[in-house]
Order: sequence, then structure tokens, then C-alpha cells
Amino acid sequence: MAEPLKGNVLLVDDDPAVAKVLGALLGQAGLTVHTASNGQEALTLLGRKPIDVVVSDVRMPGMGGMELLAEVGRSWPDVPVILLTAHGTVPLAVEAMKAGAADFALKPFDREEILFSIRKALLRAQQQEGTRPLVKEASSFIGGSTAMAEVQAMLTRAASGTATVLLRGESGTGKELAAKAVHDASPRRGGPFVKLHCAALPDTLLESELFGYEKGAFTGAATRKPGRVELAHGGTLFLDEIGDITPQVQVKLLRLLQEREFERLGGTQTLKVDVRFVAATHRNLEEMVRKGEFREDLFYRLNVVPVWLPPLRGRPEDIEPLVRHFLDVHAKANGRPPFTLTQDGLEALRSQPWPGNVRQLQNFIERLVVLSDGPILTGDEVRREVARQPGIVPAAPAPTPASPFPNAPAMPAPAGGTGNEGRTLESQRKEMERQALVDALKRAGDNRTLAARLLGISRRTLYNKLEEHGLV
Ligand SMILES: Nc1ncnc2c1ncn2[C@@H]1O[C@H](COP(=O)(O)OP(=O)(O)OP(=O)(O)O)[C@@H](O)[C@H]1O
Repeated sequence: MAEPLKGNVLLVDDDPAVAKVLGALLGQAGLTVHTASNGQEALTLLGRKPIDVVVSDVRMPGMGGMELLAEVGRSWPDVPVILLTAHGTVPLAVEAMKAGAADFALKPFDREEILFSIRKALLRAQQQEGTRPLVKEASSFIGGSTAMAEVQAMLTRAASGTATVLLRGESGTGKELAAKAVHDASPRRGGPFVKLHCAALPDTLLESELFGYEKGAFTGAATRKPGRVELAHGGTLFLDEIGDITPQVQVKLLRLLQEREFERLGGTQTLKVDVRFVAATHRNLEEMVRKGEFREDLFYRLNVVPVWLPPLRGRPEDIEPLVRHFLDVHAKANGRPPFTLTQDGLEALRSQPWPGNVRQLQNFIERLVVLSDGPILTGDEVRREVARQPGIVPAAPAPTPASPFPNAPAMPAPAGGTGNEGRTLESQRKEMERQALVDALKRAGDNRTLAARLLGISRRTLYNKLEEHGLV
């Protein structure tokens, strides 16, 4: 099975019985375990020990898990936090993921599940930490389909200038990867690449993250803090989920894009910045503009160079190179021997609709690598894993062959695009996706954290999709 885990885990729980059982389990898995019985104690330990990952209960006397999560995010942003809670607290799970938790596990915990979460969190943290050179690697798209070759050519062309790039496409299609690719191919590549996820934050927090604040701007603003705009000076600012910002923030962003100037919250000094903007959304901005939900002037400011990332089902030829790449990466990361993919295994993977796109495929392969017995990936194994995650494959006939219009998304086609040709296929896909969401929620007893896991997609993607289908 998988290689022993290495690293220092901080286990925070006020229940000594849980701390003992879970502590023993993590110890057996190879981790060095430190324990604390509340958030405050955990912070003290974090200051003294080189903690790699925090696993914390949510409800504890004194400082609870949510508050701890916020503190860790502020002081040790590289340390992932996994929260534990009992059944029936799904809203908390949602809140925790929005607040930046690496994962969320339910009590009573499942051994494999919790070790899987920890392994993943450690791996991510390692990748983010010592891997400046990996950024280049991460920017390179896998897959040589015509559709992706076109996308790459557009990104490269866009990279040389400073025009704002608007990345469109479903969740998991590689918009963030594309944003990095633009930065890395641009003359600004020596400067910072800064990201802000606009959907996760309420207005005031979003504004303070974006523009920063002066000391005393609001209760708790003990020192001046620069915003992401300032931090991106000389580089690129990637605004993810731009379709989710409120009209209030839209106005401020418009000014920033037009004038390249802004004030910190609570500040009077106008600051000028040299920043290249890249924005992304899975939303139908044109329709939002029509409905008056998104400012038209801002839309045009953003939409200078629009680039559409095609859904994975529209480019099945990319599945093989992607699968081989993910098998390689996850086998190495999990200390497993190289995996061989049989033709039958590949066909089984190709026949899935992958509503969560490349991210879902990647999660699926990662799970297979961790859970499968042998280094040969057969069709049977793929089908077995699919059966374990029934939400992933809606009960439907094998998908229709690749659409000749891979870029015909749920959103309007780009100017000069393909119009309505893909409509029937698209409406079928939507229906299948909706059914998959409903099934997964049912199987997960309405627990969205579990449902997302069953579907092999991120929670964020699940929320977006539930909203898209009116299932919230
Ligand atoms: N062509 C590709 N080659 C290799 N990896 C890819 C490719 N496309 C996407 N990925 C990987 O899939 C995952 C999802 O991609 P990414 O986060 O860029 O998608 P996204 O469109 O920004 O999703 P969301 O809208 O949900 O934020 C990432 O881990 C990314 O590295």
C-alpha cells in the first residue's frame, strides 16, 4: 500500500479519547504527532514546532477550530488545516472550506479518509513551498488536441502585451493554469503572480484583500496591510470567479482597471500600480449584463482578450496524455511503482463524461493510485472505482462522440463562434449532470462535503454546480 506519511501533525481536540485514538492512528501512519486541547494551545505549539499540518476539532472550549483556522491562515499561511466535526454540521463545513480549510472530515472518522486528506494536504503544501521551478512545469498544459493548441496559441499571443485577459470555461477546465501560463510567458514573469479568489469572500473582506487597509481602518486593523493589488505590482493579478463580485466591488474594480489607481481602506492617499490583470469565470457574464447583475462597462474592460477553455468531454484525445501524466505524478507522490494503463482502462476512462473536467479526472486518478492494489490500471479497476463514486457517471448510455464544437459551452459561444449547434448535446449533458448531482447528494445524506468527494470534484465546484442547477 501507500508509503508511510512523513511530517509533524498537530492534533487539536478537547476530547482526550479522540486525541488518543486519532493520535495513535496518525502515529502508526508514520507521522510525528503533537497534541493540543484547544486553539490557543495549538497556536503556542505552532510557534515552537515545525508543524506541517493541523488536524483540528471545530467545537472546543476557548478558541475553536474556525478561529484557529483564521489565525493559522494569517500567521502560517503555508500550513494546511483539516477540520473534524460530527455529522449534521454541513453549513460549518461550507464555511470552513470558504475560510480556507484544506479539507473537512466527518466524525466518526474513517481511517483511510483522514489519511488520504492528510497525505493530500502535505503534498500540496510541499509543492507550494519548495517549488518555485515547478511553477513553470505547472504552467504547461498537457494534451495536444486542436482545441487546446488553439487556446495555448491565444495565451501566448496575449502574454506579450498587457491587455486584460478574460478566461471563460466550466470549473476544472484549467483557467487558473491558463492564468499562470499567461504570466509565465509574459515579460512580467520575473514579477509576482498574485491570485485572489473573489467568490469566497464577503464584500468588506474582498475589498480589504484587494486594496489593503490602513492601520485603524476598522476594528482589528492593528497595522497597515497591503492588498493583493499592491502585492502584484510589476506582475500579474489573477482575479478568479470574477462573476461573483457584487455591484459595490464592481465599481471599485472598474476604477482600478481604468485608472490603475486606488486607495487602501481607511486611506486617503491615491496609489498607482503597474499590474496586468487576468480574470476568470465559469458564469455567463453576457446574461448577467443583460439582467443588470454585472456592469457592462466592467465587462468590456475585462473582456479585452477573451479565451475559452473547452470542456474535457469535447476533447477526448486529451484524456490519454492527461491520465498518463496524473498516474505518473500521483504514483511518485504516493511512493507507488509506475502504473501501466491498459487499452481497456483507457477506454473506460474515455467513456466518462467528466462534468468536473480535468480536476475531476485528476482526483479520480489520484484516488485510484492510492486505493488500487496493483500497478496495472485495467478497465475493471476503473469501473470499480466509478461504481464506488456513482455520482461520477450518471446512468446514461455511452456519451455521444466528441462534439465538433468543443467550445460550445453552457454559455454563449464566443463572438464569431458556433452558435447553437451543440444545443441538444448540451441540454442532455446538463440533464445528466443534474441527475449526477442529485444522486450524489442523496447518497451522501445531503452532506455536500461527502457529495463532492463522491463526485470527485472540489467543494467549490460542487457549490457552483448546485447553484447553476438551482439545487441550493
Ligand atoms: N491541460 C491540463 N494539463 C494538466 N493539468 C491540468 C490541465 N487542465 C487542468 N489541469 C489541472 O486540473 C486542475 C483544475 O485546473 P484549474 O484550477 O486551472 O481549473 P479552473 O478552470 O480554474 O477551475 P475552477 O473554475 O473550479 O477554479 C488543476 O490541478 C490543474 O493543474
